Amino acid sequence: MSTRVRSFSKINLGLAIGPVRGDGFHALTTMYQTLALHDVVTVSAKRAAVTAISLTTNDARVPVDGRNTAWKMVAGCLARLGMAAEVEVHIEKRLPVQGGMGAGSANAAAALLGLERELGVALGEAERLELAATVGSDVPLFLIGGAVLGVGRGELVTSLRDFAAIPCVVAVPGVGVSTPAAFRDWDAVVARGERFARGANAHLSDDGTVAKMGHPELEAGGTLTSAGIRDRLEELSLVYSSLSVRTESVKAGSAKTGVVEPGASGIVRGDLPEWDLGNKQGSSDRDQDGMLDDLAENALLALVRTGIGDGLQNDFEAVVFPQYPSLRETKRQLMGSDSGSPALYAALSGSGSALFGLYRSMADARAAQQRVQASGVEALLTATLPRDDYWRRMFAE
Ligand SMILES: C[C@](O)(CO)[C@H](O)COP(=O)(O)OP(=O)(O)OC[C@H]1O[C@@H](n2ccc(N)nc2=O)[C@H](O)[C@@H]1O
Ligand SMILES: Nc1ncnc2c1ncn2[C@@H]1O[C@H](COP(=O)(O)OP(=O)(O)OP(=O)(O)O)[C@@H](O)[C@H]1O
Repeated sequence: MSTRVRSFSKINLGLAIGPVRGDGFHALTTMYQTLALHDVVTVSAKRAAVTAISLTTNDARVPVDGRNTAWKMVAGCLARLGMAAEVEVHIEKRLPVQGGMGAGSANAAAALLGLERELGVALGEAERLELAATVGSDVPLFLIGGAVLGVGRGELVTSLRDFAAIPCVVAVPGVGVSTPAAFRDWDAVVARGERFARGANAHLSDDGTVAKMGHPELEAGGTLTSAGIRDRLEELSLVYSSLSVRTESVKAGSAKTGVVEPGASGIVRGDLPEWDLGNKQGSSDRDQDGMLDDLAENALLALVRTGIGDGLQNDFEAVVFPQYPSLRETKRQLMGSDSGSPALYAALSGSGSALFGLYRSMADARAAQQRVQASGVEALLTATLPRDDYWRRMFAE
């Protein structure tokens, strides 16, 4: 017997980096959103006198020892339960490694859920989140799913009001970006005074320069203090939370769409979740192109429209794009501003190198996928994954 768990990925709809903390991590505020694209983690476990963990994978870049996030999670869970077991974990990699899609973090969460099911035990909710945070800053979000606010170093997570699924294209450039290196690069540009950790009213212009809009301290030529930056992060977390509430109140005024409660399906019409765009090809038998009207009312689209001015951007672009200029070009292709199928929003995910675009319809998403592929960059067609679907589809047959 074994348990197969879909290990879904995430994107960061917005991400603002703050100062380095005493523990070496950076304060940050981010809005996570889970995606249907996934790895598959298979766990088999039985109680034993002595713990023995073994791990296999189809991807040579993934460590198969105690450095693996899934291994760390299994060992940590058994230690907390005071239980010994023989555990075998297999990770079928479909997601990019070092892609900024939280793949390794999601593998850890999936391994925990598979292990609990195999052994017929469960940690308490708080203990799970606490264990997840010891494995990585991005792991706790995968114990919530859907739209998630992340603060602290990203590990303090709160479920936001969920959004109906929306077509998404993920571009997978052939480079890996090291997350610690990207944070260090950010520190260097901040130290040189070229950038500051921005908040709700500041904007990165297309060339990555920070506009000093609505920031008296900077407009006067001053620099932000650490406390000032922290205030901006707090302000941004309020903005993310209020954006999801604001878009819901817009929807509540529409007879066509329903209000989506946290933990509820987030699905306006029954046919949206049947897109199964979690496979590598992103193929689907269904013709989804008639969904334009429903999608036009989608709360996530409303958030993207209203949110960009309010800080829905990723600070990492300012350090990653200058190092990998081709990524800026890929973002332009995802955006497709001059095409008939423009993105509503496109950005780097996490520290990259994956980029994503969100689209009004599957037809627009397919056109964007073709634009990116025509330039020789792999592009996957997928959809955002609301919380209810996240949990409903997690355990594979
Ligand atoms: C870039 C993001 O993916 C955005 O969602 C995350 O912030 C990264 O999360 P993650 O991969 O789970 O990161 P962790 O495994 O916790 O940390 C890896 C390394 O990234 C840096 N790190 C990570 C998170 C954070 N808030 N500040 C940091 O400085 C640290 O050098 C740390 O040693
Ligand atoms: N289960 C795992 N899957 C993939 N990589 C792992 C795993 N465990 C440890 N690693 C190591 O972690 C590194 C980064 O992995 P991952 O693919 O999660 O990066 P990422 O997508 O950039 O994550 P994030 O979005 O959290 O920054 C890899 O280079 C690999 O050496």
